[in-house]
Amino acid sequence: MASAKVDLEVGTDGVALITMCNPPVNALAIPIIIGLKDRFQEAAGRKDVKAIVLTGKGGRFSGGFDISVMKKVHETGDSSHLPDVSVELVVNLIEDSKKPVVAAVEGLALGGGLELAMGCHARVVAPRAQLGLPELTLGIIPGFGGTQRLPRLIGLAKAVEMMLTSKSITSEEGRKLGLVDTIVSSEELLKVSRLWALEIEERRKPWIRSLHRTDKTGSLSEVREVLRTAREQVKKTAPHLPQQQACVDVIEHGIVHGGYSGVLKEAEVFKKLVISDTSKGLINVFFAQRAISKVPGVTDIGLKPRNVKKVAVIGGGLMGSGIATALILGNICVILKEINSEFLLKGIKTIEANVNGLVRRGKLTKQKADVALSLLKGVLDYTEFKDVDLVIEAVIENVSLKQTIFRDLEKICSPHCILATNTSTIDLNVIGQKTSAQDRIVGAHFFSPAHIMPLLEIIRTNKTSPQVILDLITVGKIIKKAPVVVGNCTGFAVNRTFFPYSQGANLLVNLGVDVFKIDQVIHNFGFPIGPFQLLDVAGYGVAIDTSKVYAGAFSDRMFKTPLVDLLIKDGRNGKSNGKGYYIYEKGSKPKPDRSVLPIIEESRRLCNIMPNGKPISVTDQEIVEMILFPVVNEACRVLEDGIVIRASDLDIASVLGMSFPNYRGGIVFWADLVGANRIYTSLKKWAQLYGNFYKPSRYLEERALKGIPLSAPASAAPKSTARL
Ligand SMILES: C[C@H](O)CC(=O)SCCNC(=O)CCNC(=O)[C@H](O)C(C)(C)COP(=O)(O)OP(=O)(O)OC[C@H]1O[C@@H](n2cnc3c(N)ncnc32)[C@H](O)[C@@H]1OP(=O)(O)O
Repeated sequence: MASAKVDLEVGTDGVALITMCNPPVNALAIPIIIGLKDRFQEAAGRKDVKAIVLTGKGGRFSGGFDISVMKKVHETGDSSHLPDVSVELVVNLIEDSKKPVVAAVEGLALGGGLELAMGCHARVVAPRAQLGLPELTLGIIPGFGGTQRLPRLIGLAKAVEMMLTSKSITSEEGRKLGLVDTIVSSEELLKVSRLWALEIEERRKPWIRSLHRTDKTGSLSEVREVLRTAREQVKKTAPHLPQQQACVDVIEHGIVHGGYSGVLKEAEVFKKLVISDTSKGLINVFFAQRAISKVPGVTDIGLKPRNVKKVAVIGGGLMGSGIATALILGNICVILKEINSEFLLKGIKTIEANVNGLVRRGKLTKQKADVALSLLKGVLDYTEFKDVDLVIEAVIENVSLKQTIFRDLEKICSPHCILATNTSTIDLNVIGQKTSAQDRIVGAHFFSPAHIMPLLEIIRTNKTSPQVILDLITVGKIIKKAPVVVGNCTGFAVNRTFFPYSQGANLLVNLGVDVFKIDQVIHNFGFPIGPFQLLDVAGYGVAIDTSKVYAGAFSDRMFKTPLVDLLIKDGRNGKSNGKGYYIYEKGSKPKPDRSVLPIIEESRRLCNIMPNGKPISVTDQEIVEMILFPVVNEACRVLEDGIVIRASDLDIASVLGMSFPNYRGGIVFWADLVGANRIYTSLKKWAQLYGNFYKPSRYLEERALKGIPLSAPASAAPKSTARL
């Protein structure tokens, strides 16, 4: 931030070049905004300036308003940190300037960056720049006039689509749509922009103030039709996101009452949205996602990632084939090993189906799919393993099998080869017990389906070398995963934190709450599906295996239920045989299967935990809390044990690994919004009523009683919890 500044340089041609400089993306931080106001005022007042060119240093115009200012507003509750840009700078000093202003855009112009450019009288752009208004992903709407100028420049329908989807367009698309006046090479960008500005000044090129344009928005009835469709779509696709409807309303206001009135309305709505919980949550996710790449002792000690060109995957089952798919899609050669040709063929077929599925859904071109599949080779022995850079073992969860594999790998692979396991539960020290290569052993825990789910949990032991962790982080990024580095324990960070999720749901069912109601309420909270449908989809076998592991490790806080056993006894395996809590038929949505109710009754009879044998009565909010507060409680233990580096790592892991709604900011962030004390008090009450499953952890208790946020770093905590 010390280097954040705005330069002004006047050439002999009479053009003032105003350059924003705030690496790496020229975010519009407060010093930049103040600097822009000063420089534009200076340029307006100087007699030797005839025209102005606005640009960004270092090949990037601007990544938009500085998001950390909004974070500061969230932390302090003081919205006076937000500067007036849309009127004072964009309208008064740029658009209404008596001297023409041209934006010279290279690299990217996003959010407030593009909005500054749209306030200029023309946009000269280098090839392949990224142009967009992604504000809605942050829970806000464009706030520097973007809701008003984009429709006037490119037409209403496309502008609405760009804003609601937050998708950016390229220079080339921008040129076709009218957002970009001309595309020139990077080398010529400033020269052409200067000439363009002078030509406007000489009236040889049009002097266009986009806020005053009316030629692209269509008739009022067309406008109403586009906005009606947009509203309907938003209601369906984003019912939880207030910024979506607000964006459409503000666009409409400007078209009905005029652009300037629209700018004022936009500023008013922006200020309200910026302090919404949705914006707080989404902005937390934005920074949390970037923080995961910073691993003390790994990414800050000058190590360079090694090149991982060839990877062996052992096991072609669901996980192994998904991992192999992700790797070949990232242009990495993969050797897939199976124990016999039947299994190998099945694995290869699954990978082909994964890749072809992406082509069918328009997510991958046929050409790229062919290239990816050409990088795959199936094998039945270890001959090809001699020169692989990384092995990922993805066989069944059997300790002695894994130990044997790792012992063999140590003998066969090069001494530099990284030895990773995709285990979701087994202690890595145990897996590596029969090798002396423990510094190369690391967990690479993918989430199913591995080629789609974005999270990669990287598990390190005390012995894993920083170089190995760095290399795996790098591979994760290459294959477009979000790598979160965590410590070694049962279930690691994500599965451990969420093991009480299905248990809480099961406890509620056995207390008499309707299973489908629970799923609906959790879905309404923002999860894509509820815990029982998730169980159907994941398969009951997984549930049985993992609950055995958790029962061993966390016996003090396990809720045991006969429900899954009873379902299996009834011939139900969940989605895999079309029959679980729901009925699964090809081509139609899963339907609640009410014939499951007698099985649930049987489970309630065997469990016998309903007070006085009667179902408890709970509100929707209590359902959410009785399922998610125990998850928060376990998250507290994960934090106390130092399994994650920082609380926000659990936020991002919960969003990307467990589909916790991103607009709620992640599990710990959400818990702090609810309040540690409220969670603690509720858990304490339920522990008295329903047992140890709800017993508050020490970390939660201490923080609740001392009023310290759960996400606060250890240094802010009492001594006994300061172990992060
Ligand atoms: C009033 C206005 O309408 C409101 C706004 O403008 S809100 C902002 C709208 N703009 C955005 O949403 C863009 C956000 N940024 C991005 O999408 C991406 O950072 C990018 C496409 C610009 C660059 O991506 P990439 O090259 O992969 O770099 P990335 O790691 O994401 O960012 C580099 C650094 O810049 C920071 N950064 C990026 N955009 C920023 C922004 N708008 N504000 C503050 N910091 C920003 C990141 O936090 C990161 O910081 P770090 O190195 O300390 O972790």
